[in-house]
Amino acid sequence: MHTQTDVVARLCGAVKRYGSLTALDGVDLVLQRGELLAVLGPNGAGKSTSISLLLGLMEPDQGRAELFGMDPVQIDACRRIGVMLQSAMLPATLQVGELLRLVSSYYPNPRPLEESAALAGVGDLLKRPYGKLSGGQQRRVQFALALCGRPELLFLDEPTVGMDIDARRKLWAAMRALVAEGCSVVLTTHYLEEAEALAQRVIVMAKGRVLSDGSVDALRARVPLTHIRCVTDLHADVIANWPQVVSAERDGTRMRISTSAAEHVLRRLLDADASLSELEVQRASLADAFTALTNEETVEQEAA
Ligand SMILES: Nc1ncnc2c1ncn2[C@@H]1O[C@H](COP(=O)(O)OP(=O)(O)OP(=O)(O)O)[C@@H](O)[C@H]1O
Repeated sequence: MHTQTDVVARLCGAVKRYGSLTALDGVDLVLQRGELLAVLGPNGAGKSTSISLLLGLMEPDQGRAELFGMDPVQIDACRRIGVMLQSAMLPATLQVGELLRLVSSYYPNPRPLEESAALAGVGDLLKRPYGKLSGGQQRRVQFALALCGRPELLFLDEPTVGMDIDARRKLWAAMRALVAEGCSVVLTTHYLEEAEALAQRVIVMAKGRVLSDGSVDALRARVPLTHIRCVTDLHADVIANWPQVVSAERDGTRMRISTSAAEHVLRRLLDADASLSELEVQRASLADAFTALTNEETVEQEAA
């Protein structure tokens, strides 16, 4: 069981309204030390609003937000966090090295500049004015600024948007290195593979509520399906009527089967068609679970 001191950030029953719109409708969230938490959800789910409350950028209408057991606006809390939001207003004429020195000076125990630059992959950009960098390079600089103060807690709001595959992989490696040092991370992302690759825990939000909170495996297990693809002469309608087959559809030359009993269906397939080929078996992805969960919510709301 985690003790109170292991909790680095917390939302308790947080409600936030914008006029008649309820952006957060009683959100509870707890982040433990050294944990990477991915916050997922469709557009407008309330992810950025949750982060804004934790950063003290606004106050909840009801409930409370805490950082290290303190009000998030307290300077002692601010000095222990690093932040990378979706948009950053940074002075375009300052060089990257100057920006890093400036932001590092706000923190009591910053990293050496070269170390921050190396972690974020901006070592070759230090003399370049920020405003002259590409979008992906600017995102990397923003990441360097978020981590340069050796924060205990990092907020990364869709950090890899606009990054190429190589830059994204490097940022993943840097996040893993920071977590290995004991840093906690709150990561919002629309890239489910990013959450799958990095997160110990995943929160799924929709319409201002938390729908699910647990490990990636626990979320995936909410959809106990396996997908089978193969080339076969069997008819989709026939397979669709087998027990425990959820769906069977032809996709060009291939058959796509979803089932809750993969071994059973596989045996039957191989028995029924000796010439079956190009077999692929894949368990439900995080994307399947995410879609199922957010669809359930829509169906429940429509029924209400
Ligand atoms: N300043 C604001 N004024 C009015 N409504 C707002 C404001 N900020 C957010 N909202 C609304 O609150 C809801 C939650 O928005 P929020 O930005 O937290 O969602 P999100 O999950 O971060 O979405 P996205 O994935 O698109 O970034 C949305 O319906 C949004 O339109």
